[in-house]
Amino acid sequence: MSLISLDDVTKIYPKGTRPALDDITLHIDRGDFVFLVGASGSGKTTLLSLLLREEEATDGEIRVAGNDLRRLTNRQVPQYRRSIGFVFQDYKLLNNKTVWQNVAFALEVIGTSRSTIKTLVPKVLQTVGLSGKEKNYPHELSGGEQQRVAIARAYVNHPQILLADEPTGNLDPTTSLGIMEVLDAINRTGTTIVMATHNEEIVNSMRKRVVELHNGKIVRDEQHGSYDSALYFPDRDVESKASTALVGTAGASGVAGTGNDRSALPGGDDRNAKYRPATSATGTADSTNSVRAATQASDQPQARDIAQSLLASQNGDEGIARLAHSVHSGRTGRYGEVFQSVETTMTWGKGLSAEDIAAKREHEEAYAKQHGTNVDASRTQDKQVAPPAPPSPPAPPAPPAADDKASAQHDGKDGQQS
Ligand SMILES: Nc1ncnc2c1ncn2[C@@H]1O[C@H](COP(=O)(O)OP(=O)(O)OP(=O)(O)O)[C@@H](O)[C@H]1O
Repeated sequence: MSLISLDDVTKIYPKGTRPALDDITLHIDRGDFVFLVGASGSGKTTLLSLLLREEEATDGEIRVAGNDLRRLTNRQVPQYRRSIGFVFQDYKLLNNKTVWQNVAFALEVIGTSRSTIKTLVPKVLQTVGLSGKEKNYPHELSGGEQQRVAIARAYVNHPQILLADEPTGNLDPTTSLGIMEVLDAINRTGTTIVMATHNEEIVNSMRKRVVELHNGKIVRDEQHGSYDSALYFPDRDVESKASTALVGTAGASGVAGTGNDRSALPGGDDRNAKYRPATSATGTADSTNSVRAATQASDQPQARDIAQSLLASQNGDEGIARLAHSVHSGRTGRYGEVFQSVETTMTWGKGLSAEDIAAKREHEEAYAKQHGTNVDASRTQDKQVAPPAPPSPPAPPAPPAADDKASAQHDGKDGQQS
């Protein structure tokens, strides 16, 4: 029997003009890793909200880990939710609590003993790579670190199901890779993961099950799927701009683009062009550490080689290795000028609005004028999300996105109280 099952489920919001979910049937087995993809408004968040029992289905049957959600009384809902981990795009950390306290709090509310908390918290912080940050407050962490705390909190009592709504939506590609490594590791422990995302790079690299929604209906369910958001781009103008920019990107980096580059997409002439290692290399003994090494050394020339050798080694971490390869191929490790024009409209753009970027830039210019400093010099003092560029040859001009995001996060846009 499936761990999660939705049968003929429809959700119509009181003020909805059409069903947010329209007669969907979906079964997810224990241990699965499922990407929910689809254009904005297609129903991804609604589906997760139904599974978390934040919303109730208008029609149909939902069963999660043996619970018939229609029969759950309001009193039972909090206990049910505690059996499910949930990770939000905007972290929802408690700002007045340290990393340790944020994670411990999740255990305290379910009545875990102090001694068990003392054992579990360090373990989960190690799992997500946050050992040493126990005493930091959320505002003293980068966006990626804050998301790791959120994942630690969701995972600390080892739920059988982890739901994630755009967990990398506010993060740059390199940081997103780290988050996906953590989620992949958690999935390997047997936890079922359902993750809503707009992020093509992640979906196409990981090759997990992909369920695609369109106008509240499931239009695709593939075991080792991919995602092409351009298929449902409603705006021809945006699509053509994206296409132009991506042609430039592919040419500049030597990596096949997304969007309209059909030759690199499923069903295109060369299905796997995007993922195939350029050269065959010998495998490595410890792929996880090697991918991590590649991640941490994103601007080193050998990072791509490491990722490629992992691709060739075929030893179980291929999804993460493909993602590392993609990130370190030069297209997404730092936001390139060429990619910038599409990132505000396409997958990487969520949370990096043009308005945010413009406002930040204005603020910096005013500050620089007041203090007689150079804007770009002051920008480099911002907390960097991506690793620094090597001194030689000169890196391309640092685009605003990653820095702005980091700064925006430190300006207090995140970390809401839950
Ligand atoms: N509380 C609500 N009341 C009325 N309509 C809603 C409500 N929440 C969502 N909707 C509508 O339901 C549909 C599905 O929304 P949903 O948030 O599930 O989409 P999504 O795929 O998660 O979008 P995004 O990628 O932008 O987060 C949309 O048409 C949306 O406007």
